[in-house]
Amino acid sequence: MSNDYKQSSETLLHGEFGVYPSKGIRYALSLTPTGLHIQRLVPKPEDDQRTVLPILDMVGCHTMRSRGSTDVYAYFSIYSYPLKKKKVPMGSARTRQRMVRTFRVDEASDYDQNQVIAEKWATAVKCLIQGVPISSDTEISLTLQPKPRRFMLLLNPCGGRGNALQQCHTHILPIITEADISYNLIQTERQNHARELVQSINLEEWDGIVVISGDGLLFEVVNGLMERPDWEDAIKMPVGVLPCGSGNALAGAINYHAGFDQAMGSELLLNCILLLCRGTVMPMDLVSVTTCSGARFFSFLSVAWGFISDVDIESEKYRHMGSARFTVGTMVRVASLRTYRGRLSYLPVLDAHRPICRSITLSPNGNLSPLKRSQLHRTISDIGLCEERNVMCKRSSAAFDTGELPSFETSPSPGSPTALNTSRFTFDSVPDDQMQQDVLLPNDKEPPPTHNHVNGPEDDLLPPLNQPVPKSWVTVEDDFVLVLAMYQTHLGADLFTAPFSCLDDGLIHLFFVKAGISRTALVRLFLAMEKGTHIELECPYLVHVPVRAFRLEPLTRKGILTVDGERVEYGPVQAQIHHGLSNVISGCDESASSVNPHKEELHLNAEEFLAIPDLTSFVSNCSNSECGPRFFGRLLMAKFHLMRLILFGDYLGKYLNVPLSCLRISVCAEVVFQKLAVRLGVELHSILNPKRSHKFIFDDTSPYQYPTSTLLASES
Ligand SMILES: Nc1ncnc2c1ncn2[C@@H]1O[C@H](COP(=O)(O)OP(=O)(O)OP(=O)(O)O)[C@@H](O)[C@H]1O
Repeated sequence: MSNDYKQSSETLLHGEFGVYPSKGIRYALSLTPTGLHIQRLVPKPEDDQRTVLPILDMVGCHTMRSRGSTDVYAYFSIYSYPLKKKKVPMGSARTRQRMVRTFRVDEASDYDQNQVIAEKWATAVKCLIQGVPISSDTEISLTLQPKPRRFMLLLNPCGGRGNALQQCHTHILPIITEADISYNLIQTERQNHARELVQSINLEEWDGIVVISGDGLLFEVVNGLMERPDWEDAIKMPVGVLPCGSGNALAGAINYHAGFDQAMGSELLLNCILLLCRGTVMPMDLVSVTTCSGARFFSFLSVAWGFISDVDIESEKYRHMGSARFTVGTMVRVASLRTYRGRLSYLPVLDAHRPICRSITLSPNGNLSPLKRSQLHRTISDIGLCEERNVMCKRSSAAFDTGELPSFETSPSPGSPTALNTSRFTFDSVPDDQMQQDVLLPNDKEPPPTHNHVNGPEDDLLPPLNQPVPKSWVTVEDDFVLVLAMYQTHLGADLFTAPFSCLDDGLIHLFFVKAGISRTALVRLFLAMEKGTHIELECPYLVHVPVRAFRLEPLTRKGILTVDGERVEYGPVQAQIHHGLSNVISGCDESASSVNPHKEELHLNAEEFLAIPDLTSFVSNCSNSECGPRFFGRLLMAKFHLMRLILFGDYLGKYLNVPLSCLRISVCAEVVFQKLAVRLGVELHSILNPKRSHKFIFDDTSPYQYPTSTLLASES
């Protein structure tokens, strides 16, 4: 039996109580780290039938006293919001419904003693909700109670369908009051109001700033905090989101991270309120984005160009439809599909020297000729292209078996890294022959004025926009349908675009779709994105590359660029990741995930795993049917990296003319360490020897650790 399991089943408190209103009923209660087990004793004892209230569904616990002065009993009420089946027009759905259970403490003959017991239970329940570690050895007293939290709530009355205030009164305020959260609720009056507000507040007065709106308002908050002279401290202020906007991407990502099923509308809102009540905070990456006029933004979600930014901005006129505005916008844009010419440069995650150096030291026969520096540079570019192409080319198992380099389609020559030689970019600097036809957008208007600020950490990976990108970067010049850089799992609450992303993985997931894709294929991609299976489609036009920095130079004269869904000035733009720069109220951390029931184990041969054509049905048919969405994301990620790894190993093997096994080690050491080991929990041997190994372990509760020394020893 695992330690985790023992801890989650450990009884922290046990007692017998009456109920309110009293109907002669008595219960035995046992509190464990994961839930309150309720067993009826009187009038009719239940044997094995216990009700369990999961801690994950609880928001708070209050103690009470009866109004009658003769009543010596004390009471405690637990507020929870479990998922229950509800009839809907087309069948049934599971929605969260409020449930209050009030228990009567009647052990002693005077109120004070009963009150002490009631407080003890309330304290323990609150500690568990908020992730304060307690065990059966903990002396539970009032001093242990988590300190009451105070949040600044910023509500945008115009976000989404414009019903944020109503949602606030019906759902948000009643629940956070039950969670003992005090708040100041401020309605924003105009654009940039939130941004200005957070620049002048006294941070010490608040435990968090929470937006009741969409991603746009949070974008203002993040940038307002970064504009403060004390930005280094200010940006550590936990921020949160209660989704009342149209897209609600960050809310979708937080919901997913917590292990909940994908949700929309008030179901998503209720999940996020629950997570806010738990209140645990985790680091979140920010991306610093510099536009052509030198304005710098801090982004937590995405940079988009082409199809996605067009739909986002052009669908503003359907705002009254809520999130359906994006579906309508997508259909309109698909009907008149545009392409954009541009130059995209990026710094792939496999960085300069380490993997290559390791491949030299790890040679089994010792006869590898040392690489010259120039080769190293060339190889780095190739690494990026190879990574990119592994998604583009149709995977062929024969190529894996024979070690043959799969044939790649060649993209138009990236040429040498690019430079524009004016300090301020204008499109006059782009040669005429690279200019596409003007794209006039129906709703074409200038983006709102931007606040220009220079605070924040240095962009050490980025040269100035008017200088060439470093040689180690990869450049693709092509016609694109869309370019999307994102760093969350979700692009909207129902768009599971980067299933393998984490809030603080230090990665920008760069996607692009090249011109030539048919309308049907594009629609298929977006439909599959709802479940995160678009990568499984292996569409040759869709490319995904994890990067740390990128530069996008549009060569089409007009278009729309968005940062976190907000329109910014059009022109060259570049960005780099800043790992864990901010803090987000996710309601879930490593300890919280230990009470998450998603823990699965699969035994698979690596080749069988790669051969699974449809991971979605595989997961739903697999014997561990409890597979949660996080598990599915991990499977996708594992498959993706395995494909990349094998292609890369084969490719590099050909290039350097060395045995593949030695290269696989070097690649694994780097890739697995950086990406898989931290996030997947995949047994490394499977990857080192795809043919011979037999075991994959996916374990949501314990991130996989594998020391480099063991890794190297295992292969030699
Ligand atoms: N009182 C207000 N009147 C008009 N606009 C406002 C007001 N308060 C905030 N805004 C602006 O509204 C814009 C949209 O808000 P927000 O992003 O929160 O909602 P949304 O666009 O519906 O959701 P999402 O970004 O998730 O799609 C933000 O850019 C914000 O600056």
